[in-house]
Amino acid sequence: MIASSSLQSWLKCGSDNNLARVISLEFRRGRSKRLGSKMRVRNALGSRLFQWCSRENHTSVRKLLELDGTSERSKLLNKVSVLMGYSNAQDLVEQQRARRESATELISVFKEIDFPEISAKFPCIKIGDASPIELYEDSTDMKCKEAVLSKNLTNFIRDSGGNLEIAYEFPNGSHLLSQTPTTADDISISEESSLIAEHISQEPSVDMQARPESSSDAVTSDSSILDKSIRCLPGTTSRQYRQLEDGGFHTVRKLLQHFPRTYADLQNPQGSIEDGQYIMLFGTVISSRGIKVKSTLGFLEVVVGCSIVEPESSDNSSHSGAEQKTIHLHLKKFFSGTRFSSQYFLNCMSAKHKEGDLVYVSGKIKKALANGHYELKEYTIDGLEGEGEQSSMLDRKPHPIYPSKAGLKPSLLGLSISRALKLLTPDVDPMPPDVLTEFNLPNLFDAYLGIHKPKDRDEADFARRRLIFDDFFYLQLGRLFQMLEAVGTRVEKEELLYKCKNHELNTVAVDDWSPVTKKLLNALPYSLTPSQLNAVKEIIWDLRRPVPMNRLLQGDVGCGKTIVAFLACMEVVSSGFQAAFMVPTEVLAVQHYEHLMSLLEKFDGDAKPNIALLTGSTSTRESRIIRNGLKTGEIAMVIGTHSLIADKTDFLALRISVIDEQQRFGVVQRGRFNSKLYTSSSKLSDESTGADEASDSETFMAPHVLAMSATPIPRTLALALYGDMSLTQITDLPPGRQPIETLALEGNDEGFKTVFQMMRDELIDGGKVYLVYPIIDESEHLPQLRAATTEFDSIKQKFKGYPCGLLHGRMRSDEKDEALSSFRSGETRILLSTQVIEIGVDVPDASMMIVMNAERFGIAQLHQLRGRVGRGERKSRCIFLASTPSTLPRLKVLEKSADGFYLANADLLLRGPGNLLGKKQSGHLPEFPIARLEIDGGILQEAHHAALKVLAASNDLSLYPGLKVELSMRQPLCILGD
Ligand SMILES: Nc1ncnc2c1ncn2[C@@H]1O[C@H](COP(=O)(O)OP(=O)(O)OP(=O)(O)O)[C@@H](O)[C@H]1O
Repeated sequence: MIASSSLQSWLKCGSDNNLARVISLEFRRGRSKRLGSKMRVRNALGSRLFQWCSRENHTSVRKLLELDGTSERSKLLNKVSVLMGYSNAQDLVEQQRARRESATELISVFKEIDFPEISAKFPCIKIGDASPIELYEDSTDMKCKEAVLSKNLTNFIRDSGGNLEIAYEFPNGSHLLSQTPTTADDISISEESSLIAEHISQEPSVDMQARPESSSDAVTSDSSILDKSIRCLPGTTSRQYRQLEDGGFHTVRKLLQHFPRTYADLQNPQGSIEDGQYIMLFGTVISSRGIKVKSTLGFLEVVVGCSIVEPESSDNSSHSGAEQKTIHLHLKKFFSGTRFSSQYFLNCMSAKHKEGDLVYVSGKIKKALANGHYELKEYTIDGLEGEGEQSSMLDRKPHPIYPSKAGLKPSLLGLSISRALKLLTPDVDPMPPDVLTEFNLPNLFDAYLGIHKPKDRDEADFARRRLIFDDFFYLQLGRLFQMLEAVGTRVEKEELLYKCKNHELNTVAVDDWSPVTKKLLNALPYSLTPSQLNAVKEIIWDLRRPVPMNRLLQGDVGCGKTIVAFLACMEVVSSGFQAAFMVPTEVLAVQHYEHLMSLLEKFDGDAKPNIALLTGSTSTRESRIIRNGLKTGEIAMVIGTHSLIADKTDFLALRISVIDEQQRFGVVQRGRFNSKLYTSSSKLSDESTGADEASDSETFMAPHVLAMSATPIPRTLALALYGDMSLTQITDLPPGRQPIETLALEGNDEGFKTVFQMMRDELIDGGKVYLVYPIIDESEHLPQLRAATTEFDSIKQKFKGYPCGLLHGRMRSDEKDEALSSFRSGETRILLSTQVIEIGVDVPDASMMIVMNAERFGIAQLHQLRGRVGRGERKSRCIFLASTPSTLPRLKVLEKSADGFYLANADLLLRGPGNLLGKKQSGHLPEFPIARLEIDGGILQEAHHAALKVLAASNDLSLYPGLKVELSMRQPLCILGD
């Protein structure tokens, strides 16, 4: 086994091209069965291989080479072809032919070239990073130059091993580097194989780590190589192409974006190994066996020998220096079940690790009885097979460990990536150099080499930073580019970009607000907090621009977003247009409607805008009247649920749509407001206040959109999700709010006793209590969960004298309204509810909340629930009851912080963006090959700035054609599509 794997690596590392030529030649001559050719192939292959296996003492390979006769000969050719990575000799011949054809094509192209001109323009040829070779040093006349060029060209193509690089030197001194993956292996196929054998002994090995200089002189950017089919990879068999394509690796880019999972350090750490230590060691497989213990139990044991350097022991002070020794790691994996303990299965498992394989092992070790032997039951073992393995071993570079994908072995992926890297040139990067300088990033060519073949860990980190930057940059660029495309004139585009960059500068002072808006402001029983005020100023500035606003208003629970949105609606209404306020539930719609109506009570009859409520439960007759009012312009503002975006709901002049709890709506739903266009002439009245500068034109306009979110999404996540939206955050809470006292307790008998006592004290003290349950009815499948309806009677019994209400999603909407308004008015003092109250419910004097089976909810969700109390001036409490002690630590995070953004970040780190946002939202999260939103937020901000900068320099990217191509070649951007 060692013999064949070592032979394989020997074949790969050095003699690919010439061996392939010999085999190809011999295979095609096979039918003639000429003794001479058989002798020659034996000579060519034999002398080198014999030399090698004598040195290594591999008798099995020697036997292989001693085969004789025709059948053995074809066996030999097949075997060596397979060892070289081809399917068989036939496959090798086909691939050689394909290469020859493309090389011949290249030669014929060069034959058509005007030699006098080309010899003047391209005086030298450059291979790899070797110094350029002057082509015509001694030749003066043209015929002579032509002969020299074609001879040199043929030789260079053949010798370049698929990695030909030609430097064209222009008379002005600039260079153009070009690289071709073509080889001309068989250009001289008719030459005698003895000649070829000679080549074998002289062939220079391909240096995997050889890197052409990053050339700032490159005059073109050739990023197109990234989108070439992987069929241009040199030295890959058709079987390998098929495997890679089946695994989804169709292009060079796809392959290069398969990043290492980690890097193996091929220098085992110095120091003694302790029992229980987590180790990461590089070693060689000594044995691998599958052992059946009984009919339903078996195990796999792989023994790996690792050479480590132990420091000199203290009692041995006479010796200086450290001691090299080999330790044995016994990796054990157990299998239970008849199928997995069959000897066949165990043999298959053990065959995956062959004696002599170089591997990288990580895991926690346990000392075994024998000295120097350790056991690992949970471990990771990665093979270190692949091109460049030997060089990285020699120079101790970090060795990339690739995750397998679609059943493809990491070794094949690593090998193909190495081949793909050879095709790259320094001009592959379309990123403008000033962006690279400003954000301290390596060029893309260096980044790909750095991530796949790093010289050290720092280089890998630097490369990773650039690749993460790209993930975010193209996402931001795509979204901003689309946003600009939707805007008409250049002036508008520039204004929009200016806004994106300087949003804090764009506000309208209170004095300049419309009279109706100011009236509502004066009608409030409180003053706005600084960030509420700033948010309104910002939004009103937006409302006066010709470009439709697309803004996300974010704020922690209970920070007072609703009033900000109401003021924005009033500004629009007072300029003679209509406003729509859409919420996800009827309960919330009714609540908002009643709230606004109570605020407008102070308005005189004439100045009071006409407001309507439209939900699914509005009677048919009433909704017909409301729809008619919206169509004729009689109604200035409507608050409602999904009915607002129904086709049959038409507006005369809808100028703003507010979407509360926007994450609860699908994108298509949110976007449907955009189809409700308006023109300036459709204004309800002429009473213009100077707002809305765009209203002079007759063109149709989409309404402004103000989306609100009470789930504090970390800014980075918001930027990734809503890259094209302006963001306003309300960062302070209304004054007088007392911090909510939060407790996380185990929901055992003791815990319940304590909690019910606290609840009784609160009720005696005049408070109101929410009891939140994870489910409505008891479930057989989830017996540990408490249910709202099931416990209703027992709570009533326990707290006699304190009326109880029930609220859950299966109730009719009038029943829900009634339950909530009874609680609000104080008719009921205890409300048993499910999570329906999570969003928007506002009962300012509710003072206590108890959440059952709290571990069933996410942290952000619990924070939302907790926000239902503490909305007034009364001191409030929130208690989270955990079903088991093990779930308590997670809930304790909420005891420590009441900051929604902090908690959302904690949730993001704990559960990742997908879980934080829920299924519906996370479906819109773009996929990033390397970036992780939860930790790479800083780079996202930089990428956002870079995208703005690029678009400011060239709105349509005409100055950056490379970026435009790259943008279109990346995954189609899913702009929050449903
Ligand atoms: N500046 C303020 N001063 C005092 N009270 C305020 C202020 N702003 C809003 N409020 C009150 O705070 C309570 C919560 O406001 P609102 O319902 O708008 O919060 P919200 O941000 O929508 O919260 P949620 O996300 O929980 O729905 C309301 O009773 C509101 O009247």
